[in-house]
Amino acid sequence: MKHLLIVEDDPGLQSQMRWCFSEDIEVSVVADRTSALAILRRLEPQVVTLDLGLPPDPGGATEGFALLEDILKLAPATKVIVVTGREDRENAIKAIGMGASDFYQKPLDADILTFVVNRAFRLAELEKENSELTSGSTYSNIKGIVAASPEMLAICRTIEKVAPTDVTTLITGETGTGKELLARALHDRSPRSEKPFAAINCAAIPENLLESELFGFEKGSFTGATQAKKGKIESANGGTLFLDEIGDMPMALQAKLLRFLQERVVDRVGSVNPIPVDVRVVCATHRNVQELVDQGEFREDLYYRIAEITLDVPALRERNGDALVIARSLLKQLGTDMDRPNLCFAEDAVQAINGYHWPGNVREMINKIKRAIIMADGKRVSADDLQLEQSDEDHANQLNLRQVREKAERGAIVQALQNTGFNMSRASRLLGVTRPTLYNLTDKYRIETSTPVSTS
Ligand SMILES: Nc1ncnc2c1ncn2[C@@H]1O[C@H](COP(=O)(O)OP(=O)(O)OP(=O)(O)O)[C@@H](O)[C@H]1O
Repeated sequence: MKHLLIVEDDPGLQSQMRWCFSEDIEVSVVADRTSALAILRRLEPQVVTLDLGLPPDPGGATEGFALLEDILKLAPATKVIVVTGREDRENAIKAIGMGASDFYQKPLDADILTFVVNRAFRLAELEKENSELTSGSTYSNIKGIVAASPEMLAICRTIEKVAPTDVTTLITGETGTGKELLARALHDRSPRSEKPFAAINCAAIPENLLESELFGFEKGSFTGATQAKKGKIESANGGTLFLDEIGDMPMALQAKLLRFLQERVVDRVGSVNPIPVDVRVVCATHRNVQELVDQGEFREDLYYRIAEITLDVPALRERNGDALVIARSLLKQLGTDMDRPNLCFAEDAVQAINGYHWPGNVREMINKIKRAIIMADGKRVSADDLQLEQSDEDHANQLNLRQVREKAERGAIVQALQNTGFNMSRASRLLGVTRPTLYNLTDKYRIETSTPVSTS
């Protein structure tokens, strides 16, 4: 929610200013420094309009400057617009020098004021997004992988450790979770990075062609084989071979692949001369290979060969915090590619992204965001532009989110009460809420508000 704090001691101007803003901006109005700082702590407004001439120095600017300094110390990201008299350019310039983001000169002009305030909100929003995107916590150390969740950051750390080795790695996870991206990261961070990365999708090639695609063939080995051809394995020599959808590899070929993994030689179709090949093998699948083994559809010995290390990539909905940071990064990247830079998500879009089930994971997100970039009016992408159908499961997730929030809120209140010796005024100040709000919350969570009596 956008929150604007108006600091103005003239009651007439106070009410005129209050009515300038549309409903999507929550407005608080105060007339002095103490109340302004209380609101700043409690509601953390992104934008403040500050009349420099405040009591006890309404004719000068000392109190205004002091408050400007306090605000920027307490919440440096706040955009402060100083409001000065017509003849007061000097103070306006001084305020900008101190860190105010803009100034506005009286008399009041509703159009100009709303323009200046909206511009400040936009700036605050962009700065927030930028700092989220560039802060270390939202990026893994691996190029191209955006992650904030502990689950995904742990996977990235494993990738960094495993990459320089030659162990055969199996990456499992739902479609679109980034398995191929991780396989490439294993290659890029290995001593083989200058050599080829050859990928083949075992599910996309008909069974009778897969063998020659993988192992190559000799001239005349079948009708149409007018000249010899290297297979994918050979073409990856020195580098990395990525076998995508390994769970779909036909049984007959599994035996041949196993032989390659054991002997490190390939037998081209129609040839009797094995060719030595040096590749590092990375496999991926969206299927549960252990189950395939149990059902007799996948060779157990091959499973152990390909899964020297297994990485289970969680679905996007299971990664705490990833959906929004990836969405923002995609919006920035795709928006630039599609000639619509500087778009941002409206509040309802953020909620929709966090609450959605993402059955197609990041791949689905890319499509949804591309669509939204085309559909968005103005600078903001709304929930409607994204068109995310909320399923029952999504509603259940939102319920869980509420539970998590309530648990955290309850914990913070109990802690504040304990830290202040159950003093409601001090606890409410510490928590940045009013005393009545704290009473409401302690009622809601049935929290004891008096010191527990010692029974010892
Ligand atoms: N964490 C991430 N950060 C940024 N982009 C990502 C991330 N994860 C996936 N992507 C992007 O999402 C798309 C799908 O990823 P990828 O192809 O690696 O998934 P996959 O699990 O191999 O999917 P499939 O099983 O369907 O082959 C790619 O364009 C990839 O760049």
